[in-house]
Amino acid sequence: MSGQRVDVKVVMLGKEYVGKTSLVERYVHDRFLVGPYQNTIGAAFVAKVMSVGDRTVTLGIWDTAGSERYEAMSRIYYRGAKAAIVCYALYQDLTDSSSFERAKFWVKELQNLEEGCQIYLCGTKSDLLEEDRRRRRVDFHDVQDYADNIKAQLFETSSKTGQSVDELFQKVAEDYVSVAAFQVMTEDKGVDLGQKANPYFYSCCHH
Ligand SMILES: Nc1nc2c(ncn2[C@@H]2O[C@H](COP(=O)(O)OP(=O)(O)OP(=O)(O)O)[C@@H](O)[C@H]2O)c(=O)[nH]1
Repeated sequence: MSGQRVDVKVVMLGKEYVGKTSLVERYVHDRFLVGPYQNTIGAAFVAKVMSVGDRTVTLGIWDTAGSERYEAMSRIYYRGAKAAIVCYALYQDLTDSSSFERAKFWVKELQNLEEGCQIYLCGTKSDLLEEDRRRRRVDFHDVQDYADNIKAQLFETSSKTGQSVDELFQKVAEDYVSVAAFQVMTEDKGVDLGQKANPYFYSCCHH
């Protein structure tokens, strides 16, 4: 990886124990580590090269520590990120309680401070719901409404089974390629970038 350019800075955010490191492990190494939980200290970085059509895209993923002790540090890591994967646990036990509230906290921060950062909401540990659907604490439709409001994409993943993990990171890379193509198009044709807010311009770069 040395000397290779990172195209997309991606930051993982969310309360401790929601499964950020496990998502990255599943995506980058296709494995799920069992054993005692080890909280991330500070942050960890990993790069992954992937394909979108005939393009190669390098994601540079910052896995931040969820503990509130490291909150100030997480702010350093999301600076300049083009994508944020904001995680909350679908299945809430005592340790996971309020992870959705914490996700909303990060969303607010990003909205206020990182305008150019696309947000991906990620409900984690979906395999645990398979075992007992009554344990779902965050209603899918409520989160979908919230995601629509903040113009975020919503994924429900399991790092244990791999469910939707590749799809999540693939979407991050695809969106990057679409936005980059849109920028080239507008620069070439002299389109007013102020029109970016127009939904037509937004959707036309997704096809
Ligand atoms: N069943 C199940 N357990 C999971 C899943 N993802 C993570 N876990 C477990 O949840 C615990 C926390 O996972 P981590 O990935 O370390 O969580 P984190 O968000 O990186 O935690 P911090 O580093 O403290 O911020 C670990 O014991 C994992 O094995 C999942 O998809 N399914």
